[in-house]
Amino acid sequence: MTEDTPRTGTHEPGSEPCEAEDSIPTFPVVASGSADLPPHHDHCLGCGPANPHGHQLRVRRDAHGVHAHHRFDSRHVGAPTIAHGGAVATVLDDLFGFLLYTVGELAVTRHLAIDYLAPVLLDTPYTLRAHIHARDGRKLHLRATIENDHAHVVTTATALFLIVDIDHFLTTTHQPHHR
Ligand SMILES: CCCCCCCC/C=C\CCCCCCCC(=O)SCCNC(=O)CCNC(=O)[C@H](O)C(C)(C)COP(=O)(O)OP(=O)(O)OC[C@H]1O[C@@H](n2cnc3c(N)ncnc32)[C@H](O)[C@@H]1OP(=O)(O)O
Repeated sequence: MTEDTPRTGTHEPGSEPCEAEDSIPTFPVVASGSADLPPHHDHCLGCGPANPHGHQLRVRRDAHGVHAHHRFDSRHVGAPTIAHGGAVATVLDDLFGFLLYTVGELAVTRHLAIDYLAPVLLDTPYTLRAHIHARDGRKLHLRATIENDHAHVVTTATALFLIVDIDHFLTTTHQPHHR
């Protein structure tokens, strides 16, 4: 296993990872209440522990979906003292990606919408939560919130993830979609 190999080996017994390709993990279902979920891969911008520019998000599964505690820092500054909206979107997109451990299938973001209700401050603790609102075939409708320490929701997000097969990550010539 190289440094680039996804770390999918920290699941509970009975949910061993299954890697269809050397660097592309599948998403075995990890039980509710289990330990930290494994990062998508070591250099993932959202959660990769080996990405010095990343958020190194650590996510746990819970009864409703997944959650994480996170502080944005000076690397993520937008307006002074406030996290850049794109950085917030990155973290929420990645958090949604952890719901795949509750689905057990590969999926990618088709649509992401964010309501920035109040500034997300740097060096301030927040709790991020995400859950599956509905599943319609290969469409996963997802919802998330960011709360401050006073349980005030400062950000909400919705996303549509589309379940894909492994070929999605092996194809180098994706065609753009026009709606
Ligand atoms: C060597 C590399 C190794 C990598 C290893 C990775 C392993 C890890 C694996 C997993 C990662 C998890 C990590 C999480 C990280 C965060 C998540 C991301 O950053 S993901 C990246 C950003 N996203 C994309 O790059 C997708 C780009 N888009 C596409 O490739 C396609 O558009 C795709 C596959 C998503 C869908 O394409 P279609 O052709 O299959 O489907 P269509 O026709 O566009 O839509 C399907 C259905 O959805 C509806 N739909 C589309 N947009 C909608 C909308 N906005 N609202 C409601 N419905 C919508 C449509 O009406 C359609 O519905 P009807 O099937 O007809 O019922």
